[in-house]
Amino acid sequence: MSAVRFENVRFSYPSGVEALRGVSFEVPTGQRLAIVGQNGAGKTTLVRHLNGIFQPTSGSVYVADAATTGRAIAELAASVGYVFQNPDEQIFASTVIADVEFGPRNLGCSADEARSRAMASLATVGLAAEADTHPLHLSLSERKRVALAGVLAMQTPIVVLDEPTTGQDAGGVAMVAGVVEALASAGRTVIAITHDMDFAAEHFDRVVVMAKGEVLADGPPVVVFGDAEALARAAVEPPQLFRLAAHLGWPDRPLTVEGFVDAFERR
Ligand SMILES: Nc1ncnc2c1ncn2[C@@H]1O[C@H](COP(=O)(O)OP(=O)(O)OP(=O)(O)O)[C@@H](O)[C@H]1O
Repeated sequence: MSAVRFENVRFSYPSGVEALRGVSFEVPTGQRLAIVGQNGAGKTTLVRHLNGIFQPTSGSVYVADAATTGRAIAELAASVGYVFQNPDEQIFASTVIADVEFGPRNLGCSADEARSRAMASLATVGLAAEADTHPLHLSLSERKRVALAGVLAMQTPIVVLDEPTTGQDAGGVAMVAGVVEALASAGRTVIAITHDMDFAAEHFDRVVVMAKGEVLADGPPVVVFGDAEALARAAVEPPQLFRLAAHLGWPDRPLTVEGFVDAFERR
């Protein structure tokens, strides 16, 4: 079963900007997919079709094999958890715990169940001690974690993360990576937009490269990051270790520190 399917999706904003120009691909259940590309490539516009914020101008979007057209945003919310790039578009409550509980309560969980899911999610993102804090008293990177916890608490089969590592320190990036791995281990589908190619290479099964509303490359990280022509067209740089190996003239193209060390030791 596919978690998500885009079929020749086109989308124009009322201003006339054509942000998507015929996007087609399918995401199998349980896959970790990274979508990369320059600012303005259409990544956010594309994923906003998954929770019904946008409907395609033409083409179709399917979530769990059912078209999103005509489905209520509330119904899609049970399938797709969406963590916005800017947490301030998402957070609205006056305490962290109330914000994180809102999603599960809205999905029909009891107060006890919502509280326990919310506390577990806050522990996952390292904010259990801030449950009673006003979100505006937290830093931007902490508010991003609150928004992530709110979506994790909903336990949706599909999780969409829009630039989850932006603004996070090394510990924050490791936490987000751990969340991606844990979701995948639990059989959930993860779709992340990212500008961090090291993060994409290390933690995702597949990379889709977008530019000007189109998909230019699509495949496993080692294949996509080796497609120099598509990356140049999309103005995307491969991960650092990949570039270093290429500069050294190695035949290997390692994506992780461990892969780099293996390649070094084989020489
Ligand atoms: N609300 C809007 N009204 C009009 N045009 C918009 C709107 N939002 C985005 N666009 C335009 O649609 C195109 C795609 O933008 P989008 O935000 O989807 O790209 P992106 O790849 O997610 O970029 P970023 O990495 O900056 O988030 C761009 O040309 C952008 O200027």
